[in-house]
Amino acid sequence: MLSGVLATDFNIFTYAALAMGLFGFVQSSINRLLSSIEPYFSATIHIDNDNNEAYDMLSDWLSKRGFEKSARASLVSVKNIRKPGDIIKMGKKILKFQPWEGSFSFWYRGHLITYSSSIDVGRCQITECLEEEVKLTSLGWSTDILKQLMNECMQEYLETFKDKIAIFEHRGHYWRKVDEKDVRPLSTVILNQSTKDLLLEDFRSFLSEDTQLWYVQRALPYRRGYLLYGPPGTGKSSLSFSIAGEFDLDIYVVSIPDCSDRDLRDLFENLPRTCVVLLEDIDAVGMSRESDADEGSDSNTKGRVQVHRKTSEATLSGLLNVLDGVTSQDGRIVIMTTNHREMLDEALIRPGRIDRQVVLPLADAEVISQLFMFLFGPVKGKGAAKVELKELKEEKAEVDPALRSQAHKFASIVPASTFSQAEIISYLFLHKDDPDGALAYCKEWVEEKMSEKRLPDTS
Ligand SMILES: Nc1ncnc2c1ncn2[C@@H]1O[C@H](COP(=O)(O)OP(=O)(O)OP(=O)(O)O)[C@@H](O)[C@H]1O
Repeated sequence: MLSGVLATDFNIFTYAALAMGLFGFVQSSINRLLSSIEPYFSATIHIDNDNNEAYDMLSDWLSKRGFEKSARASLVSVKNIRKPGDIIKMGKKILKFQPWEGSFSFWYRGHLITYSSSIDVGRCQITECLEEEVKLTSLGWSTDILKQLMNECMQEYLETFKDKIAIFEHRGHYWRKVDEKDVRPLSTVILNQSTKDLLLEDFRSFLSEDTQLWYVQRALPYRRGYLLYGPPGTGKSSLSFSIAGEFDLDIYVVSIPDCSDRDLRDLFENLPRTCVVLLEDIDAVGMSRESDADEGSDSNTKGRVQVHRKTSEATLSGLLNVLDGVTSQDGRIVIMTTNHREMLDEALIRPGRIDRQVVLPLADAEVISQLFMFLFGPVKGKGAAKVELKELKEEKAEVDPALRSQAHKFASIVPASTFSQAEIISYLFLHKDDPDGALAYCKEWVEEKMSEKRLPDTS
C-alpha cells in the first residue's frame, strides 16, 4: 500500500519534473533560436538604465504583470510608490521584483517578444553603479510592435505618476531617481498671498508658449532662475517642490558640496528639457572668493573661488559656467535656496542667473492666523493640487467665522516676525484636534520659546 502511494507520488513528481524540464528546455531553445536568427530576422530596441526613465517604464510594466517570474534572476527593491490617498502603515513595505540579468520571452498582442538584460561589468567599475542594458527583440524587421509596447509602458507609467513629481538626486556625476512624491498643493504652503501670486504668475508666464516663442525669436537662452531666501523653516523647500508640482515639472536636487566641477558639467548636460534644478542651502558650502585672482575661467568672476568644505572640488566659476553655459538646457528653471543671502557672491545672483529674488520671512500676523485656520479648518479633498490663482483667493471666504476669530486671537498673542512657520506648525500640531487648547496654552508657549531664544548660543 505504502509503496503504491510512494510509486504514485514518484510518478507525479517525475512527470512534474519532466514537464518543468521540458518547459525550460523549450523556452531556452526558443531563446537560443531567437538569438541565433536575431541579427537576420528581428527588430530590437535597446534601453540602458543610465538616467533613462524608459527603463523604469518598462520594468514597472513587466513587474506589474509578474514577468519577473519568467526571468531566471530578479532584482528586488523596496517599492516607495503609493497610490494617491494611500496611508503609510508603519513597518509595512512593499517589495518590487523586476527581471535581472538573463533573458525570457513573452507574448504581446500576438507577437513573441524577447527581453534580455546584461550588466556592463566594465562600466560598473568606472561609475560604481550597476549599468544594465536591456534589449527587447521581436521577429520581423519592423520595430512597430516594440514601439507599441513601449508606448503602453509609458501610458501606464504616466497614469501611475499622475499628480506626482519625480525627485532626482545625483550620485557623483549621474542622476538617480530617488522618489516620486504626491504633488503638495500650493494651498498647503502658507505664505504671504502676494508672494505666492507673484511666483505662480512668473512660472506660468515663463512656461507659456508665447514666452518660449519670444525667447526663440530673439535667440535668447530660454531659462529662468529664482532665489528663495529667509530663515530656516519658513517654507523655501516646501514652496520649491510645490510649485514644481503645480507645473508638472520634475525636480533635480544638487548638493554642491558633493560635486566637482566635472560632476556639475555632466549633471547639467544630462538634464531633461524643462525641469526644476534645486540648489538647496547654497550658502552652506560657504563659497567665498580667494585672494588668488588668476585661475578663474568665468569672465564675470575674477579669481578662483572654492567652497570651504575640504571634500568639495566645486568652484564658483564652475557653477557659473554650468548656469550660463551652452550645455545648460533650454527650459531649465533653477531655484536656489539659502538662509543667508548676504553670504552669496553677487556674481551668482546677478540678473540673468537669478531673475527673481523672493524673501520668505518669519511668520507675520497674517501668516500666523492663516496657519491656525489651515491646521484647524476643513481640508480640501485630493485632486485639489492644481489650484488656480482665483481659487486660492476664494478659499479664505469659506472659513468658519468662529475659527477665523480664534485665528485672529492666536495671531494677536503670538508675536509677529519672531517664529518660523515650522515652529508655529509644530506647536499647533501638539493640539491638532483642539483649537481651544491651542489658544489657551499659546501664551505659555510663546514665553517659553522667547526665553529659549534669549539664551546665549553655546554651540
Ligand atoms: N510656509 C509654510 N507653509 C506650510 N508649511 C511650512 C511652511 N514653512 C515651513 N513649513 C513646514 O515646516 C517644515 C520645514 O519646511 P521647509 O523645509 O520647507 O523650510 P525651509 O525654509 O526650506 O527650511 P531650511 O531653510 O531649514 O531648509 C516642513 O515640514 C514644512 O511643511
